[in-house]
Amino acid sequence: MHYDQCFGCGDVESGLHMRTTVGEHMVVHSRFTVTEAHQGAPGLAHGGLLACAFDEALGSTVGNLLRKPAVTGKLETDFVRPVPVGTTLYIAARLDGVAGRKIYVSAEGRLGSADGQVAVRARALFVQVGFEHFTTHGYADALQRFRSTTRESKWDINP
Ligand SMILES: CCCCCCCCCCCCCC(=O)SCCNC(=O)CCNC(=O)[C@H](O)C(C)(C)COP(=O)(O)OP(=O)(O)OC[C@H]1O[C@@H](n2cnc3c(N)ncnc32)[C@H](O)[C@@H]1OP(=O)(O)O
Repeated sequence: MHYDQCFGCGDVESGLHMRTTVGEHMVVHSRFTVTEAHQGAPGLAHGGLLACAFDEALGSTVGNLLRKPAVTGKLETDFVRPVPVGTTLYIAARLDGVAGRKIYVSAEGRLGSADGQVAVRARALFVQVGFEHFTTHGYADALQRFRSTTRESKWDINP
């Protein structure tokens, strides 16, 4: 699922421009390159931006593996090492379990390569929602734009 106005995966200039692929053993891989626009301390990534990147990577994991709309209910991050500007974070995420509408996912992000040092770990609870979540709380123009631009529109709405 791709929405061009999404801060995480969309094409907005200030966004994170993340792309995701599903790899072996249903591990979902994302990359996030830290730019000067993502700084907190001088030369280092802002923790909130890193949390955002993990929210995106984990949300994409839910979307890619379950094909159901869901939103983040809870997101926990462990910042293990600083992430310098210019670094690409290699994020590997997994689906840990599903209990009713609750979806548990986790991920780790490594510095510079898929086997680099772990810099961030995250766990999240996503909650499956119906499309009325977006029609009730979003706004019409954005939903119309989503419908007209999304690259993938096949969702399992009422399984
Ligand atoms: C047009 C469509 C487009 C589709 C595109 C999709 C793209 C997606 C893009 C993604 C972009 C990236 C991602 C983003 O950025 S998503 C954006 C950030 N997230 C949000 O805005 C979510 C806001 N929250 C809500 O809308 C509601 O609170 C939700 C929907 C989450 C739950 O309210 P709802 O009334 O529906 O359900 P419920 O309250 O009965 O809870 C259900 C179960 O869940 C458990 N629980 C809930 N919260 C927590 C918690 N914090 N810790 C622990 N547990 C929690 C709860 O105990 C219960 O468990 P149980 O009692 O059953 O055991």
